[in-house]
Amino acid sequence: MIVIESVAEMQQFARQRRGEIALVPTMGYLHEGHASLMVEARKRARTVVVSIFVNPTQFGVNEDLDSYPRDFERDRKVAAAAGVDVIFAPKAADMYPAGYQSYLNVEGLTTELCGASRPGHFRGVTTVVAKLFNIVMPAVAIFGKKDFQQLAVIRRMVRDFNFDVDIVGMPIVREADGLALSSRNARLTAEQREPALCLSRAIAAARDAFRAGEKSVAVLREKALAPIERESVAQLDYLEFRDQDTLLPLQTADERTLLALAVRVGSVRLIDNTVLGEE
Ligand SMILES: Nc1ncnc2c1ncn2[C@@H]1O[C@H](COP(=O)(O)OP(=O)(O)OP(=O)(O)O)[C@@H](O)[C@H]1O
Ligand SMILES: CC(C)(CO)[C@@H](O)C(=O)[O-]
Ligand code: BAL
Repeated sequence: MIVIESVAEMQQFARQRRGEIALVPTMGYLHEGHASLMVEARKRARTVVVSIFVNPTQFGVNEDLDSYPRDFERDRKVAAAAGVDVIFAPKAADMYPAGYQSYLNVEGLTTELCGASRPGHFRGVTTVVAKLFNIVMPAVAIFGKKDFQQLAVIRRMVRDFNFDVDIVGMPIVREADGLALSSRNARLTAEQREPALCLSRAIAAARDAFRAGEKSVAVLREKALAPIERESVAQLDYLEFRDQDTLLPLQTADERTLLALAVRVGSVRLIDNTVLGEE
């Protein structure tokens, strides 16, 4: 496995391997969720590139850019164990040099859910992912469904801008007790770890009610909110039942309905989601 920091060097490498690269974009502090994406990438292409870049343009001014967890040496071991060929770890000054002025924005899909709570977030995500596609030139790029809206936005961007990249979405990897793996889990205190289960409990409550025949979104929402309201340390950002393609609100749920939620546990904002009829 090699580590490339320079954008120019990455592009030069990519030119030689064009058509045979699978890219896994990440912000580092790698865990089993990321590893599952790398394992899938390994199956799909001869060369696996993992990018590690805590992208400043997707963080709002009061967000956790500075406190975002980082540990390059640990990341290097996780990536090597997953059979990665190249870690691309650019510096912010190389990605956004002085005078930088260009941004890519998907409209519509980005105004709701996480986009409403984090204005400008998806503009930063699509900008950096478009740059990564141009630098790494992947034939396929692998993303996790934990960031369901991000995956929908990237699929839209690829269609609308005719990027020649196959987008693959992979299932959410969870801890044994249900907590979705996330780099930000590392910022939970010991006392916040148990209350953080309120997200997966909300999902379980909604799924149980749906399986028992409940279709009213108003009723399902009440059921899902209960585990969150029980935790004094948890503050709801949003909990929504949406059409999984358009992300538009629904009044009646079916098998394809997306339940997406974001909850602040102390100062740590966590997200989770499920499609009611899946698994
Ligand atoms: N538990 C998980 N299961 C599957 N994929 C995941 C999981 N967590 C993250 N990913 C995916 O890994 C990729 C990189 O995500 P990122 O580096 O932001 O990690 P993260 O753990 O989601 O961090 P954050 O704390 O920012 O939510 C994204 O495509 C994301 O959806
Ligand atoms: C896709 C991504 C790597 C872009 O910075 C980031 O949003 C993430 O880690 O999900
Ligand atoms: N996983 C999405 C990256 C972010 O929260 O900024």
